[in-house]
Amino acid sequence: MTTSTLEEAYKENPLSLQHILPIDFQSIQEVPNSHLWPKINNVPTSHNDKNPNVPIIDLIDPNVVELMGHACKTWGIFQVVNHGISLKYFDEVESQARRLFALPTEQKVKVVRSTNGVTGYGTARITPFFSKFMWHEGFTIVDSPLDHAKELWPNDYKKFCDVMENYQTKMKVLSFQLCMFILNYLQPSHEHSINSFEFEGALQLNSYPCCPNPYHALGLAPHTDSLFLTILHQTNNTKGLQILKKDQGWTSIAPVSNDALIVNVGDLLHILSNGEFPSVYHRVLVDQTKHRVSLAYFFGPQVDSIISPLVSSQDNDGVVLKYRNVTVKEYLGLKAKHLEKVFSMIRI
Ligand SMILES: C=C1C[C@]23C[C@@]1(O)CC[C@H]2[C@@]12CCC[C@@](C)(C(=O)O1)[C@H]2[C@@H]3C(=O)O
Ligand SMILES: O=C(O)CCC(=O)C(=O)O
Ligand SMILES: [Fe+2]
Repeated sequence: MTTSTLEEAYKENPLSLQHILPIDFQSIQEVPNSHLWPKINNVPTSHNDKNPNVPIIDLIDPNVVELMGHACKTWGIFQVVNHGISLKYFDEVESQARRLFALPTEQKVKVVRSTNGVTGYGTARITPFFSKFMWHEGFTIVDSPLDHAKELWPNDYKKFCDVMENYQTKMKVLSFQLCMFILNYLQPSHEHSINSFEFEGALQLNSYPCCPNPYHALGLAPHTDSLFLTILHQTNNTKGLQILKKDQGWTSIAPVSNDALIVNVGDLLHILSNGEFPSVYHRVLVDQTKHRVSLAYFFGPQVDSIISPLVSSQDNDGVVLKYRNVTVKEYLGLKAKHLEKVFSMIRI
């Protein structure tokens, strides 16, 4: 079994098994009370809602640093095109993810996440903070999913592992490139270069089964992602992601094309930017007839790294630091206990 340092960050904050095990979506005919939210103030995703003007950034644009910095500042989310990753990789991961989620519940629970772990099958970590459960099941991978894949498909696990490992390698390279652009924007003088950090990542396969009552269910409840950034792939015909936009409320984000990737700022980048880049609140709606699968890659500094707001030495006198120094491990531990209240706990 691969143990990762991310695992260590959550060790002291175990969840109860009751909060980790998703219900058996395959046998369910109507939304049980445990999953019934007050009316979601929105139309289901199959309706024709508009895409807001989330910036679309071409990675080969000569002004990419400026464009990305501006997008992080004003939106906390953007889409990237021309990232160089061929469509076939997304299709492969999606089809392996669907293969996993289509397994009978008795099989999937064989690889359920441990109560103090990160990898494996289960609900979202934020589950205990809400009085209702989400219409969602996930599978989290850090590096190799070999042990879990062998458990699920004793004679046919190789394809799943190859596809997931290959995708993480591609995502790591892209994440590193995005971080480089972002850090260049924050500190053009390179006082803190990307080389100041060791990075790690986690791949989350998200499944949102068809839901008999999408007006009263939520795929993922409102949250911010914790690490530096998240790269999300959602298929073109099944949108569901919404962001909370000041003055506009919940707004849907549909991909501009099948190979566009959504990138959002996470909490650690919010802290690093001294609050200049917002870690955007988002949630996921579900659909009555479409089983949606999304692929989220979370990327951030290794858990022992210290995150402190970056202000360049020229600005140092005039800029008020908003957050104290915090290690990634301490931050994730605090968030596991207090969710969004964590910001007030590290604010200076
Ligand atoms: C690296 C991670 C980010 C994540 C917690 C995790 O250890 C693995 C699962 C991730 C996820 C996916 C769904 C939403 C989210 C908020 C959650 O509950 O689990 C994120 C976590 C996060 O960004 O904090
Ligand atoms: O499925 C989506 O569109 C979003 C997933 C997400 O927010 C997450 O995995 O953190
Ligand atoms: Fe998220």
